[in-house]
Amino acid sequence: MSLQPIIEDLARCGWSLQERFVEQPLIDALAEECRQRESLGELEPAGVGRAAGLAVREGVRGDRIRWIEVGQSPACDRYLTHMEALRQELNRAFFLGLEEFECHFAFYPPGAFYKTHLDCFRDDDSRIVTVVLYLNTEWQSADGGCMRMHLRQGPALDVAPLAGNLVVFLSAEVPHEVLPTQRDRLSLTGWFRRRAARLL
Ligand SMILES: O=C(O)CCC(=O)C(=O)O
Ligand SMILES: [Fe+2]
Repeated sequence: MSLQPIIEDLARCGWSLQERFVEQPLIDALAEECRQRESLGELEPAGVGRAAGLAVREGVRGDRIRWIEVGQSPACDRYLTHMEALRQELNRAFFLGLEEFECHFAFYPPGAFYKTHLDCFRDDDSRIVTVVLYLNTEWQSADGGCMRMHLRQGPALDVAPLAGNLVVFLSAEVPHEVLPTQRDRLSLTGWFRRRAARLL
């Protein structure tokens, strides 16, 4: 897979959509793992905010998440290898000094959404680049659940959470939301980070 189109898109407009970014067997394995962990009750209601300010607010977002860790499964390790290659390429191209990647499975049950937000916290700007991989086969427009990006230029842009679609954008630049989904909606959402500045 070539990372160059992502670099060129980010340089030009701050976001990129790649279709079939990873191989189908890997998408299938990640979707299966997400479903399995959901059915085992391993996903938890996602919070809003950070640390002491973290709160579960169903009026803002209705997904359940589980952070992934190195070594938890061959599929996750393979995806992390892809992300490591992207991290290095982003640093080479833009001198971003990205040091870490954090990533979670997200499961939106029917009716769930995530209101418009930016992926960086007021008290912590360590999230620099957002990357979302979608895991849903045969997504129809009636299924809803698009990610809507509110770009500075031009109209809002909707991305279907179709298996293999990978969206990459600058975390501080692109307000975005998840429109209400009609079906289970599975994804992996991650952030490349600079080391967090220590708060005094
Ligand atoms: O799943 C998506 O399309 C985006 C999720 C999102 O915005 C987030 O988790 O911050
Ligand atoms: Fe987000």
